[in-house]
Amino acid sequence: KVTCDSIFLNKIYVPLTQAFHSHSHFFSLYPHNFFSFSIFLLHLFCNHSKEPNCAVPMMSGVLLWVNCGLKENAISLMGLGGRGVRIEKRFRHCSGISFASFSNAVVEPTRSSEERVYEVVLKQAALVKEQRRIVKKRGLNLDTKPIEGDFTNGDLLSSAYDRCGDVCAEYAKTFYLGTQLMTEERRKAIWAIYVWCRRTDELVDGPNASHITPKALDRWEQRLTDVFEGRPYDMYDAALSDTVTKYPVDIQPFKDMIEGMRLDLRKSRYNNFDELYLYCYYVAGTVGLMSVPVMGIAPQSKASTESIYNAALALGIANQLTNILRDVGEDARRGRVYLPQDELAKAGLSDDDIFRGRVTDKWRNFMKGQIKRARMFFDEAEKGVSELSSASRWPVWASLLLYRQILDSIEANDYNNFTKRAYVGKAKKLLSLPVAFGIAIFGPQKLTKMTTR
Ligand SMILES: CC(C)=CCC/C(C)=C/CC/C(C)=C/CC/C(C)=C/[C@@H]1[C@@H](COP(=O)(O)OP(=O)(O)O)[C@]1(C)CC/C=C(\C)CC/C=C(\C)CCC=C(C)C
Repeated sequence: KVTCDSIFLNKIYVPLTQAFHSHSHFFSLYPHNFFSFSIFLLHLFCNHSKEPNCAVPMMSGVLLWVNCGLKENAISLMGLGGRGVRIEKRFRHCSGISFASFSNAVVEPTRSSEERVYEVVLKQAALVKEQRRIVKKRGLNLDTKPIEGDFTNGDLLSSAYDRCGDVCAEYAKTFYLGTQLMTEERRKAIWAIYVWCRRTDELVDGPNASHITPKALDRWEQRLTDVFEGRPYDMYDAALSDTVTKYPVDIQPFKDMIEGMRLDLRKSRYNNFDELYLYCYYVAGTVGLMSVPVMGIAPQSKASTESIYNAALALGIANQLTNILRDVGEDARRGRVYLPQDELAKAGLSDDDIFRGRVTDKWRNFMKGQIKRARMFFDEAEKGVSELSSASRWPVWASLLLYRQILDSIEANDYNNFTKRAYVGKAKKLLSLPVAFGIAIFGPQKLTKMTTR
């Protein structure tokens, strides 16, 4: 009995309750009562069991399993994050990629990047949920009319949006084409967001990047706050300022993108995938979170808003991981290695191998694992695209198909991403547009087979 109590107290009850308290913000979202009840049952069982040593872990396993089965996200209470469990299951098959084990996560209540990002996802989803509720109540159709806001300064705003469209057409031709199917209001809003993202990225990646300091990024963030509060500094800002009054776009993903740029200034190595995941969220997952409120969710969609946001986040992460895999050589020449250091070491590789840029079998195997993981994020993203409002699906499918093909191209280059740039040829790019259109209309099952995987 003493053994049982001490095992129970030290290994299960204390860590669980600690995790429980540090995740008190989940209480409103997850089955708190059922969970507490399970713990209570477990305690009773321990006190009366004849075989406490094996009964405790066994029972706790069963109860956790039941909890997860009842509501998979209940596991968040224990410091894992609902998606963490699913993702671990799917991702542990990737070669050279390790994840914290279930028991470690229970004992160690520190939060992973995925959990931290998931909180932002929940917040964004709640905003859109509220908007959908209002739309339903008021009987508005977002495809023809934005929820509120008014072009008070019609001509000026209209030319501000046109300028955003010009920037889009200049920098992202295929994407610009893809936005043509969207309703005018949504298209303009997406352009405004695109331009803000492009300008933010240019701060650290553009011609003046060497002059950018954390202070400059602080000023950019202050300017962002002004834009959200209706005090734009220029035409592009004015378009964004207008967009954020019309759609339930939250400032957090924008701020997080700036945080990603800060990270890029001070960090050139990532110890593990958890660190890389956070970076990918900052610079690209955020784009997904910014875009969904504008693109809109199909009125007939039965999927949960959270799952659609997860898919949007996954598309951003997938795109960024692909970007990183494509640009290994280019980044190395700038002294940057985004690939997780622990996974490199596990594959018997180091920064030096990357700087030398030799394609060896070790490198090929390592890359296979990285590509596999990026594809899994694409697969996760696919699940959400069909839930978007019908007119918004085309550009998203187009972007997904195009970016995913970069991974195929890395393979076709025999994993030489040091000196050969993987790209999707013009013909394939052009073909992707009608394929994406078909998938957007008829659904993925019928048409994804037509694209190379
Ligand atoms: C339809 C669509 C793709 C909408 C997104 C529009 C938008 C606001 C794009 C902004 C992109 C941007 C300029 C981001 C700045 C940071 C950055 C450079 C990120 C990298 C993009 C590619 O950059 P780049 O143009 O330099 O690449 P090339 O070198 O030219 O290849 C990123 C890799 C990330 C971009 C992330 C996305 C496009 C995420 C898209 C996700 C959604 C639109 C959510 C869709 C919803 C569901 C439910 C799946």
